[in-house]
Amino acid sequence: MSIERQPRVDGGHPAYSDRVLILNPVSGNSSHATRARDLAVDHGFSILETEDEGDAIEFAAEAARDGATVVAACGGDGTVNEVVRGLVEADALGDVTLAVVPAGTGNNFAGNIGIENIEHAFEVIDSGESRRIDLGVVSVPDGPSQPFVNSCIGGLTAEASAATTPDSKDRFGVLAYVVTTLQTISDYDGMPLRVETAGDETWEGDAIFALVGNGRRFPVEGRTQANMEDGLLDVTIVEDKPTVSLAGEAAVQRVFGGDTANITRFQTPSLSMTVLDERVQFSLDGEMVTADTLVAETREGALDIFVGEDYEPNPE
Ligand SMILES: Nc1ncnc2c1ncn2[C@@H]1O[C@H](COP(=O)(O)OP(=O)(O)OP(=O)(O)O)[C@@H](O)[C@H]1O
Repeated sequence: MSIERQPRVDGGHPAYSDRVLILNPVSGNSSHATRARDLAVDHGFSILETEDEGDAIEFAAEAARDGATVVAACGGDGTVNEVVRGLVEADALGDVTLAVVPAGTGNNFAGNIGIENIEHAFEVIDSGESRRIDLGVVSVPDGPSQPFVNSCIGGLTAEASAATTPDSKDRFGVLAYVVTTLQTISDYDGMPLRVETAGDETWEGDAIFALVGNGRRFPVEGRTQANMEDGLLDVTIVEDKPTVSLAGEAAVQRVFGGDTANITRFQTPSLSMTVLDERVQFSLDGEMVTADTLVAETREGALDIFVGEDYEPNPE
């Protein structure tokens, strides 16, 4: 890995800045890279640019091991997720403050922590306002644990993930996969699912989707930000799909609103989900994982992160 060495704004020229920006130059519509680079240099950041999947994991781990105290993720939720994975791998969550510089298509997580845009992200870093928020962690049998900051959504189909367009991601964020799944499944009765919570509650039935939020929740309208400091996951299980095929907003409205009898919502610090007889796709902050069983839990207050003025520790 080569690190682009930048002079510091304070005039010093250390071999390596303790502020590192990990830049995904192709996230979103790719229009952000030059602006993000310029602002990063102005704010004394070293810059590492990703070229492929997994680079941000490696870069974040190495930056933390080299003593970085601020690591900024510039990209969409997927880039943020990879950077957090790197910090976890380097066992550096207590030593590094994460900054989110939003440059993805949806940027839902950035919005949930009060970061409006690239410029605002650097203002927030300057202000120094950080909080310790919960980190979601998922483990699957025989696989490594994987963190998620925003959401873990189960019940998606491979066809739907392939068919989801940037335009749809722009409009619906991570729910774009939900919308495309609804549009591409015709005679699907749902997945036979068993969910067990930390409090030994069990939910069993056919579900279309199971949505687990750490940074976000899944209301029909209004604020999507969850309480990220309560040590709890916000779980929404959707049992039925609309019987008629609906597009876009109408599908989201029908699935999450209207007849709420088909929706089960609860909060829990941890849960296990088992899909009987089949493997399904789970999106972890938009990155796909295929599994038939997984455990999701929160690590309360594990992630130190810069937050904007609009971040509400205890949202409605
Ligand atoms: N230089 C690169 N060229 C191609 N793909 C890249 C590059 N760097 C990172 N990636 C890929 O980009 C993905 C992350 O994209 P990210 O989620 O940040 O942006 P997005 O999909 O545009 O936004 P959003 O998540 O908001 O929809 C990673 O899975 C990684 O594989």
